[in-house]
Amino acid sequence: MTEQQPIAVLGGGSFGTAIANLLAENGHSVRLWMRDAEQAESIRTHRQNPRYLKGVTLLPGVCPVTDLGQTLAECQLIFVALPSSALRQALSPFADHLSGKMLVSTTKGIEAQGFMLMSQILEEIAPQARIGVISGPNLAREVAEHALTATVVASDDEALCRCVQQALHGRTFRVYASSDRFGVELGGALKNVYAIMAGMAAALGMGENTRSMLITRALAEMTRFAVRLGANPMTFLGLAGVGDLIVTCTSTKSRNFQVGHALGEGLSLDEAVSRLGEVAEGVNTIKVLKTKAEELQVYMPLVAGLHAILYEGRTLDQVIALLMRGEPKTDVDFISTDGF
Ligand SMILES: NC(=O)C1=CN([C@@H]2O[C@H](COP(=O)(O)OP(=O)(O)OC[C@H]3O[C@@H](n4cnc5c(N)ncnc54)[C@H](OP(=O)(O)O)[C@@H]3O)[C@@H](O)[C@H]2O)C=CC1
Ligand SMILES: O=C(CO)COP(=O)(O)O
Repeated sequence: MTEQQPIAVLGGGSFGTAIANLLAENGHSVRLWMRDAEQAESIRTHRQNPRYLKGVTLLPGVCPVTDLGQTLAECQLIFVALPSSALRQALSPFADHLSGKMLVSTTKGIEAQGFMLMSQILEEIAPQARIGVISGPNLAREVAEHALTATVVASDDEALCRCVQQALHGRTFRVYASSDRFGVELGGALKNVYAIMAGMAAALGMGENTRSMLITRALAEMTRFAVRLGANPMTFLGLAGVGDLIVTCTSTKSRNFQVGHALGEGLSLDEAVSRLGEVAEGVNTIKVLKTKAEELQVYMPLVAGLHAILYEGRTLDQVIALLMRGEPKTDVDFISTDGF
């Protein structure tokens, strides 16, 4: 990739916009692709994306565009910041444009059919592309407002990792590299589920002990699941594991936490999702995860509990009673033990 070549960011939501601005700050020319021509025109004129990142001024280097084919043709490095429900459908028609390109998913979701992570879908659509992911404790608004932040770029393509580090690494944003693409990507998707639970607990006025128990046992549970699928357990002690879990389970800026909070206030799932008006990936991930955990026979009581509340008509009180009644377990031997 040459210095002058533009970089593409696909998705004009909160994270795509935040990443585009970071790249522009580092002197890159950025094509921020979005599907909505009116939104693109408004951003071009007002240099703001009020629907998703109110109050953040976009740098002149960020150019909102709506022609996906042309954007993909122009750029070698392409960040994909689309919801998991949209990624395949948006990119499949452009498979021919992707050969040899560096495709970096920022999306934290899982496709139900085949339990596919987004980088695996990208690989399927574009077998000749170079694939990576970024994930970590990266709340879009904080990234955009220059809170000191770190992320992980993961790929077995070391040159891609270096390229992403050079493009994104800056005054307020550090980029670490990892070769555990699967673990890094899975961590980002799994933690959303536990953030919903943390939001519910907060709405119900549960204390800090409860939150800490939830986060710690969630880490055990997600690590157990990921290791069963081949991830490196150490990844879950890093930014893309416990790092992202902590921020998403403790911040009211997290959309997944907000959905959980709304549920805890008594809203239905539909009401909570529509009140949010943005993507909360955990709502779908919980279904996919429950099915996969059963298939693999990995014991995930927190996942089963949340699923029972959201989709099986159980009350929170019933689920809490069940979880707390479980027989005592070992604390730190979390990978091999099977308990809450
Ligand atoms: N926000 C965050 O803090 C972070 C988010 N992520 C991940 O990034 C991904 C994107 O999230 P985020 O930017 O926050 O989401 P938002 O809800 O803020 O925005 C979603 C964006 O995707 C667009 N979109 C939705 N459906 C389609 C489609 N079918 N075709 C094209 N564009 C579409 C929306 O366009 P429109 O406005 O036209 O509907 C909008 O621009 C998620 O997987 C999320 O987990 C990762 C790290 C941090
Ligand atoms: O992934 C995120 C922070 O790292 C954002 O989480 P939410 O999608 O819950 O806002």
